[in-house]
Amino acid sequence: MRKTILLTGGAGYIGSHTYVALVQAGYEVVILDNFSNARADVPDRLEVITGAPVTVHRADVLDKQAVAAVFAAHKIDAVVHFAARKAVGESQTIPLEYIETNCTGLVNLLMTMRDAGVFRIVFSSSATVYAETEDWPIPEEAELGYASTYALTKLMGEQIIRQVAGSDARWRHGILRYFNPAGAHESALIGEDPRDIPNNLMPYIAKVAVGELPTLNVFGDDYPTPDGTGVRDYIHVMDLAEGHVKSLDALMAGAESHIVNLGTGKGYSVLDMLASYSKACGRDLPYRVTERRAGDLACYFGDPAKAKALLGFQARRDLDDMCRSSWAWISRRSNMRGA
Ligand SMILES: NC(=O)c1ccc[n+]([C@@H]2O[C@H](COP(=O)([O-])OP(=O)(O)OC[C@H]3O[C@@H](n4cnc5c(N)ncnc54)[C@H](O)[C@@H]3O)[C@@H](O)[C@H]2O)c1
Ligand SMILES: O=c1ccn([C@@H]2O[C@H](COP(=O)(O)OP(=O)(O)O[C@H]3O[C@H](CO)[C@@H](O)[C@H](O)[C@H]3O)[C@@H](O)[C@H]2O)c(=O)[nH]1
Repeated sequence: MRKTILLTGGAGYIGSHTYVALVQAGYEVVILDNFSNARADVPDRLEVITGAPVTVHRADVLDKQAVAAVFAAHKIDAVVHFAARKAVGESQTIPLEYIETNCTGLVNLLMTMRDAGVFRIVFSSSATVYAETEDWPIPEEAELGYASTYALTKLMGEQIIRQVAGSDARWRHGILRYFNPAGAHESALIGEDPRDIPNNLMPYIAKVAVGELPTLNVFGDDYPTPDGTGVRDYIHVMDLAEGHVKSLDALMAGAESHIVNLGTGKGYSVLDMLASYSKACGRDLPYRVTERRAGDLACYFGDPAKAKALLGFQARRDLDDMCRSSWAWISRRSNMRGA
């Protein structure tokens, strides 16, 4: 019997890629998304990629009745929970909305799961839950902390799940701490598609590559890193998606709950990314070095050993794969808009 997975936030960037990986792994998937940060045509694109109809419920995780209705309509076996607000800067200006969506939304979901007798959840956490450190690679046991309301909501999310799990032995959770997701599905039909000027490096470079932004601002080249620019652990979004499948497979097979990093364990600099993207799009992309961005760390990358040992997960794609797939997606998207 195929297992049915509820995928909240399944029309978003990581959720849509995870949808593809779950379907390919043989799961039946039901998407719940309010489309607050997703394009309306994503389900059609998922249908083209997977060659099968997509089941979508347009609903808000804050609407308990609507969430319960989805559980009543399908026999859900487990949940992969992506639905959240994710902009760090915005979380500092509207903290209550972030706490409401990311924490109250999670509580609603857990209550509905409990009432429906569903006790397996894979949760999108983030490397942002680690306290600032200069001790890399960062293992899961590293000190935790938060520097934004967004990070606080992810840390609270982890704690809520662990606390609830402690009250009833039937609960099993996979808490996945992502490093920096990048790239797109090889079909170039889905990918990251920010509506505003992006804060993050890869979507910003992508917009420079298609000519929507004039030049990349490199935030500082005097960090204590090999080329002076910031180093991060970029992970291909399809590797990340496959990490969710591994976590879910383990929980469905009766494995214990786990908290793992999903990263590559390798660091790439801003200039590495720029060089790789320039190669992908076939021209040298313009940049200028500006002031450091407030709050940025020189270097940040995770220890992937625990995910490998517990889940057999290892990222397979490299930075060139991330840049090539991002360029294929963004150039196609931009041509379609221009058409
Ligand atoms: N992208 C990253 O760098 C990153 C890093 C670490 C963790 N995460 C986490 O991964 C998850 C997915 O991130 P993403 O990059 O795909 O973001 P995204 O914004 O593309 O996806 C989130 C999806 O959730 C939906 N959503 C938001 N609020 C909702 C609500 N109240 N009810 C129902 N649906 C709602 C949005 O419409 C969107 O489709 C989030 O939980 C995010 O915090 C992301
Ligand atoms: O226009 C830009 C954007 C970024 N950078 C640099 O590129 C690197 C990566 O930046 P970014 O893509 O913003 O990722 P992070 O700084 O690692 O932040 C991401 O990863 C953190 C750890 O998970 C989360 O806390 C944040 O929310 C999330 O945005 C950093 O060195 C930045 O200084 C630039 O030089 N120019």
